[in-house]
Amino acid sequence: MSIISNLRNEILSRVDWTLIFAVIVFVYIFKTYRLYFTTRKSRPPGPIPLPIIGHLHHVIGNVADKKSQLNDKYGELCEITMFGYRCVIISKPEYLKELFSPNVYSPFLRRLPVSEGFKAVGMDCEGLLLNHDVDKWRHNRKFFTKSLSPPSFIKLSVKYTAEACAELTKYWGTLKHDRMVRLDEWYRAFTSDMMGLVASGAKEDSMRIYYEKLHGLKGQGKQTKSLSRGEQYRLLRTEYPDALAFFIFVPKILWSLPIIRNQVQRYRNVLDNLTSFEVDFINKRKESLQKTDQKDNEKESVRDDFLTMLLTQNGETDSSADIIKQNIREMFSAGTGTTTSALCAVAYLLAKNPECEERMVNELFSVLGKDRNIELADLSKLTYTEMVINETMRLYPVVPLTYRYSPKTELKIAEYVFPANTIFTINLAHMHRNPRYFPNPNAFDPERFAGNWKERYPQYAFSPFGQGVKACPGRNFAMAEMKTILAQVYRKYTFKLVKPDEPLHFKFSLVNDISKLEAYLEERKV
Ligand code: HEM
Repeated sequence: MSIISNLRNEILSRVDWTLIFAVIVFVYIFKTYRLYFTTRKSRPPGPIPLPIIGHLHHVIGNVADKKSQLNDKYGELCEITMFGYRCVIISKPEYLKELFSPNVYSPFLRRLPVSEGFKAVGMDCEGLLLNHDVDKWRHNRKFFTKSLSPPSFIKLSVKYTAEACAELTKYWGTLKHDRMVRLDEWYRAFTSDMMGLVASGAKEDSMRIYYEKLHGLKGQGKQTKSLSRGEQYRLLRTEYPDALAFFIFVPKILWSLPIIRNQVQRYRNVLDNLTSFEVDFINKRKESLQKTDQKDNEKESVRDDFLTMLLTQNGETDSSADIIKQNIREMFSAGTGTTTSALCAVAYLLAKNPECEERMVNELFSVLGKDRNIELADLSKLTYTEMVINETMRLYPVVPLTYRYSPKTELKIAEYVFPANTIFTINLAHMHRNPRYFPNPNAFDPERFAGNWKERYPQYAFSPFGQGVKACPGRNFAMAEMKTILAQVYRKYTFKLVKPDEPLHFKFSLVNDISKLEAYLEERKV
């Protein structure tokens, strides 16, 4: 034993630690710059990476704003390196043909390289957003699109959305004295309840709970044990985005550190409990559907929502609960924050542009009258309302960046050839404010979307829902939902911003979340 320790001490005393440190630094710097200086004859413009941190300092903070600054400085095609990957940032529509291909066999069906975080949340081979298994993605995408597209589904979502609006305006109607509202919080609770109804019939009661919290009413301080199943599910749903962001952004190497280990366990519990809720209600719905197959007279008892659509289309009632679970989960996560932020941005811009609000409200009254609930057939008549939504999403796209990635295929754009494994960031926000396509780009002007606007702008220049085969499958549904909410809310209320001179507050994680939007609620005088 003592011989070994003597030998170890002998070796340690002879080691030149300075030399070892220098070699490590050299290897690290060599690796950082190898990607930068080798592999291609010509490269697009971009900042030179710093040793060790590469281009991290160019994207820390609001990634979307930072990438737009890079496009401003280096042009509509520029390049940085991140975590050893070549990242190209594109904001020129003409460069997007292959990346936005409509072909289901396109090589660019993935968004980002697979990571340990994606695996932990089960998104590497399930669902749509980050699924790396392209066969499974194609399968899920077909079901997702088929479930969300039929007019019967849109008709039903308009109905459920209008129902949820009735609940929202009922609460607002009781706010007699303090009429200052946090629109972001109300809309978040609203979209969560509404998604619950449309997706799976689960009544989450987010609006009721938020209302009770505001007024210090019953239900406060309850422990999880005494919460109803619906409330427990709602709580899990609210924790899910944090769990998702945690596993995606915190590198696995840190997960076993003492403080972080507890977080890992907490978020794993959230995911596990969420799964057991989802699998449970999916299986219950399957049972109801099987009964319905046997007895025709029980047909009315099965809800016609997204879950039923997923389970029944093409007569296939045997899809596994796991596949369906991820689709339902993605419908919630992709469909609530996005719509909330878009609605907040509409409220902000209309409050700042009262003449546009007046025109939109006139249209709502002329198509729908004073009290009638909106229906499917009304949606196409609300042309100015749609122009307002489009112009809002041009100025404040909820998803400012989207991504495409291929592990195998190289791509030539302009004079540059990008090898496989390049991450392509498509900067939708930057394209939307390009004065070449949208003169006076920072002004709110819904007229830009009047008439046949698609013919006036280059293909892809306006892409709030992305484009091609991976474009948002919820876009028709989201547009219908937003029109419904505006129609039901704006005929009753108008909003005045508490701090009209402040810009919108954004928190960018996976989408551009709007927070702290305070407004005074005023009843509309007709
Ligand atoms: C204002 C509302 C919404 C906006 C602005 C929006 C925007 C987007 C964008 C930009 C993408 C990426 C598209 C691309 O890469 O080309 C996307 C993908 C997606 N969205 Fe939406 N979305 C909205 C609402 C919804 C809703 C309501 C749902 C579900 C019902 C939904 C489900 C999805 C899914 C599942 C994907 C991934 C598709 C795939 O990778 O194949 N979104 N969305």
